[in-house]
Amino acid sequence: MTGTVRDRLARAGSATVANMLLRRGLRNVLMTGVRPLTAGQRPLVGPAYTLRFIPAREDLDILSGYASSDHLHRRAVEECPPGAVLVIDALGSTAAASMGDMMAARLKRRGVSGAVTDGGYRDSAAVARTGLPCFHRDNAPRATPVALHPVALDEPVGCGGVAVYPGDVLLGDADGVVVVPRHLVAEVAAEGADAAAYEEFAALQIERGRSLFGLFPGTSESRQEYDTWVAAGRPGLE
Ligand SMILES: O=C([O-])CC(=O)C(=O)O
Ligand SMILES: [Mg+2]
Repeated sequence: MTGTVRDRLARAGSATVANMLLRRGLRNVLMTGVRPLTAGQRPLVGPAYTLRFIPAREDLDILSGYASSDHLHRRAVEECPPGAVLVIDALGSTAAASMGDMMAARLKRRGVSGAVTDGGYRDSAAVARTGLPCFHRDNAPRATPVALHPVALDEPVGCGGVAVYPGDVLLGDADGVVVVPRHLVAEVAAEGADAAAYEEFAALQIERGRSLFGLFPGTSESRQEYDTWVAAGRPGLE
């Protein structure tokens, strides 16, 4: 994924990107109940690398298992590619942690873009201090093996009620997390950035007292006005 595509998606924002997908008939693309760990954290963009949990079982899920180098929860952190987003299918459960601050620090150090779970994090204040953009449902301080058992890496998962295939691109911001099918990423990013730029023009017009009708959604006339405004150097915009 190019830097331009990343920038365009971040500029468009998750809600606008979801609209671009809606135009193509895709309705279920925004995760439900998954929000930024910290208000004001920077947007998260990157291709998905997935980890899937199932419910834990007492005879299999013991803390000492974590010392093993083939433990899938640890391998997810060591094998998620730099630039990717670790997407964790935690069955929507905050009964135990999807990740803690040591794991977050390691992801950050490895150049991973961020983490998304439909469960929650433990050590959440310290996870936030790592600076890794993270999204979850709520704090989940209990040790992972209490409720969650890792079963798969880099396979299709569900997260926040949305299908995530490895390589789909995630965009997370203040509104939440949207999943963009990989084959649509470039065109949706371009269209989304254009929609965001038009909205900057429309916002200025609204501030000046103009009605939404004939402005938002745009018409061929208002698009012409927008083009003129762009050609004039976008006056009124800081
Ligand atoms: O040990 C774990 O699995 C989670 C944890 O507390 C950390 O990463 O700090
Ligand atoms: Mg910890």
